[in-house]
Amino acid sequence: MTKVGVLGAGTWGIALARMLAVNGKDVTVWSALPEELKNLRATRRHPNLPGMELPESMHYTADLAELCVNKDLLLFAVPSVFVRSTAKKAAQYIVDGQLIVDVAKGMEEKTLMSMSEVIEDELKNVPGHEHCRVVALSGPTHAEEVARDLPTLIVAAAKAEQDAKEVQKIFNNQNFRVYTNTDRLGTELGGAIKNVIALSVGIAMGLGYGDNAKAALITRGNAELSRLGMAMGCRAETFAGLSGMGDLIVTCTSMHSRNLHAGMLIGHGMSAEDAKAEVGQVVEGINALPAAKRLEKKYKVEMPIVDVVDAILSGKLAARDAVASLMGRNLKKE
Ligand SMILES: NC(=O)c1ccc[n+]([C@@H]2O[C@H](COP(=O)([O-])OP(=O)(O)OC[C@H]3O[C@@H](n4cnc5c(N)ncnc54)[C@H](O)[C@@H]3O)[C@@H](O)[C@H]2O)c1
Ligand SMILES: O=P(O)(O)OC[C@H](O)CO
Repeated sequence: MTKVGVLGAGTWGIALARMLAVNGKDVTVWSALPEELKNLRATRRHPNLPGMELPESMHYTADLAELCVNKDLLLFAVPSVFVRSTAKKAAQYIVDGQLIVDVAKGMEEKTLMSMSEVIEDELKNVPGHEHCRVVALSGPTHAEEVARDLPTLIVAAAKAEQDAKEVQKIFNNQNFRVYTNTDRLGTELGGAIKNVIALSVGIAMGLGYGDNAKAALITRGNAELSRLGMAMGCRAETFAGLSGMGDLIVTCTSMHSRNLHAGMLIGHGMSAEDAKAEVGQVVEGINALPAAKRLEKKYKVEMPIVDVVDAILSGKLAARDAVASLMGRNLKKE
């Protein structure tokens, strides 16, 4: 039986843990928050995934050594800001060549690394780690729907195709179809930047704009993402795929989206901090914004939507003046 260790007990970690357990995997979940584990063990429910029951077969531990030992696959499902600290603590227990999957979406502000690169960076500090196998699993995938076994498509992206194929085989089931891609950076960039674009759509909705504005921001947001990704050496097709346009569509239109919700609150006049607190779950677009701005500068690409979101969140531009700022730009070819 395939043994899986899940790091992180938020909605995504738990939705995937349940799915894997229901599909015959031996699943153990670790959380940095002991109360969270106590609650999951006692209720077999997640407070933000009502209606979903966790199978009795699932195990829980607060001990990272126990989580990592003897596992075929380790799944990093903590928010992006905790990926490095969690990888740093876990690295000593991870065996060279152990298959690792990251589902956190973000780019690290300081290093501009993707989350898979952050995990590799921590592993290479441990003597004997020569064969890192880190796969990014990303796409239009709300936990609330995966928790109900609703049809979902996702991409397993790895530098080595064989690693992506291994992950594809472990996760794929009749409700969860997994594709592979060897453009790992492009796949991860899509997952990170789409969250910033979702904030812009939320802000537009909060201001009372309509579907035309939504479609415009999604489409031009994808143009910004593709421009940046191409400058970084990623493949154009990745941004037309599940982790590019696919994830943009879901996050900019779904009632489940945390980033869209946060954007709407900001559009109504709330500060980013208050919006984060009100959403009550991780809002990765706010975390990704500083890295997006630094990448834009480093690769010298134009990202006007990212600029406007940054200006609004940092208080330099009133949300109601954002449209004029975008619509008044120099006229250009599509
Ligand atoms: N929720 C989704 O539908 C979904 C889908 C795809 C990808 N993701 C990505 O998965 C990641 C996790 O998102 P989520 O929605 O599960 O978040 P969440 O807000 O539901 O979960 C937060 C979790 O972080 C963990 N945590 C808290 N403090 C920590 C610490 N100090 N160290 C380590 N872990 C700590 C806890 O287990 C907590 O439950 C994000 O990067 C998100 O973009 C989420
Ligand atoms: O839509 P959000 O902001 O909840 O993000 C969750 C996932 O990244 C959607 O694929």
